[in-house]
Amino acid sequence: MSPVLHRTRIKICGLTREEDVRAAVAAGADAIGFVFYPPSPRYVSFERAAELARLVPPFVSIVGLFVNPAPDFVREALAKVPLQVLQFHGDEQETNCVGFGLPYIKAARMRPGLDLLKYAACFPGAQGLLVDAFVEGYGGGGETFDWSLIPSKLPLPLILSGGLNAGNVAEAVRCVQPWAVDVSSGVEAAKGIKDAVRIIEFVAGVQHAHG
Ligand SMILES: O=C(O)c1ccccc1N[C@@H]1O[C@H](COP(=O)(O)O)[C@@H](O)[C@H]1O
Repeated sequence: MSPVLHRTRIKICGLTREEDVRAAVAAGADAIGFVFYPPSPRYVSFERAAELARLVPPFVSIVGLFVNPAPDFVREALAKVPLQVLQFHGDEQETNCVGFGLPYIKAARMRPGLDLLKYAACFPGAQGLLVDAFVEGYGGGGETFDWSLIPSKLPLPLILSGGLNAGNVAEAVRCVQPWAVDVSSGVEAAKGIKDAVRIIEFVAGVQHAHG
């Protein structure tokens, strides 16, 4: 296993409360995510996300997470929330992800037979490929997958997610060497309710991977 040569970026997703935004920022998150998928227990309205976004200082990116959204839904989000990156976590095609004037990352949900190299090639406009476990409800399931299924050379920066937590993230970073990690369930006390101590321990786990 070779040493990790870059600082692994950290995204904390599914924030719904002021104290959780403050905790993520204070712990050193590089990005925070708002879930705009109504069935999710972490769903926030655009108005709520806009309130929470006011707590985010410069140089911490605000990511909007969507699952198979109508274009007007994304446009409304952009009009109301100061998003910097779009995350598409459903069955979208490239044409559904472009044209909003913001960079986007595309989620791949790992399942048998999914060829990540072919999948990534379908999203030439993406800024990154987020690889998650395949779960019911599209995401946020807290389940890991077999990291050895990820090819060593992907054409896009890799964001690793799926069941990460303070106990496994250092190993994940050393094994997979992703550009970034993304976590939701693993830093929660309950669905949609983050835990400041778990956030701090998660960030420490990433730092620990760097030795
Ligand atoms: O967080 C959600 O509720 C969610 C809903 C629908 C799609 C994606 C969702 N979250 C993303 O899921 C992954 C993995 O989360 P976890 O750490 O395993 O709970 C992560 O990328 C979230 O951004």
